[in-house]
Amino acid sequence: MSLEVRDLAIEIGGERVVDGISFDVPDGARLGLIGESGSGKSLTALAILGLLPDGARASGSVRWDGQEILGLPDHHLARLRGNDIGIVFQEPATALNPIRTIGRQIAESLRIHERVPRAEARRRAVAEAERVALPDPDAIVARYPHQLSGGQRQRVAIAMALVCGPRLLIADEPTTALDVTIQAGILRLLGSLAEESGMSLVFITHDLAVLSQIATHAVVLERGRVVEHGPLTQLLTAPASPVTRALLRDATATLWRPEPDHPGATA
Ligand SMILES: Nc1ncnc2c1ncn2[C@@H]1O[C@H](COP(=O)(O)OP(=O)(O)OP(=O)(O)O)[C@@H](O)[C@H]1O
Repeated sequence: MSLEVRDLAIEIGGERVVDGISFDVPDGARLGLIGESGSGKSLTALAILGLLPDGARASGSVRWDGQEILGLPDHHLARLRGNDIGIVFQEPATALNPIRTIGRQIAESLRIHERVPRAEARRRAVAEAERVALPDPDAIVARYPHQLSGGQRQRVAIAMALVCGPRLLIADEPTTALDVTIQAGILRLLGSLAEESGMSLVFITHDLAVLSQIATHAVVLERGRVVEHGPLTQLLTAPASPVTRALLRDATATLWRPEPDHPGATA
């Protein structure tokens, strides 16, 4: 199932913060939306999902499997979210309910969308915890979010997003709050889950180094507009816009921080 975004514009308080964005996510594709803070990445994702904040108005077209979904009534979009399109946000702590067990939270979407009986939902929650490589899945489903590490909580959020088998996962900065080694593990996990299920991925980040580990194509945004669009290899080797060049400089600086005794170090 493909996602087609055409001329998406978003206005908040009379100001146009997203201005004519178009891109396609064909079945099985892995697309990055990248840009500096405030470039319109999150609002674009929220508009696709029908989750824009009050006072924001979207126009243009968002087609899912050929059907227009922009402006559909919320009960229709709510069915689509979770079922067809999964979502993972930056801060797992805010996605999780502190007073509900991990297992109940993973199973909740199943109980809502598929009306699965409680025992079956629990069994599938354990299986899902195992799929996202949480340690001791049988025991972890009985724990609460505060008993898990940040990386484990993000794995729970991914399990919640994937339990109904969506065809597209939108991940908005899912690794930004995590330290680098944990980040790499989550990126590997998302990559292998997408590969094994054939699910497509829209990955939002401000970090080209992160994106190069997960996406094959990217859309570069600046102040609500697309400034460059193409295969990631092209953006990394021959960036055409000043924005992409700046993102590449930042990424290179993160990847190669010279130690003082490194032969190439200047300090
Ligand atoms: N609820 C809101 N009310 C008013 N303006 C908003 C709101 N949400 C976002 N904006 C504005 O819309 C623009 C795009 O915001 P958006 O959150 O999509 O950017 P972003 O690229 O995702 O940034 P970040 O990486 O910081 O999340 C920004 O100028 C922001 O200030």
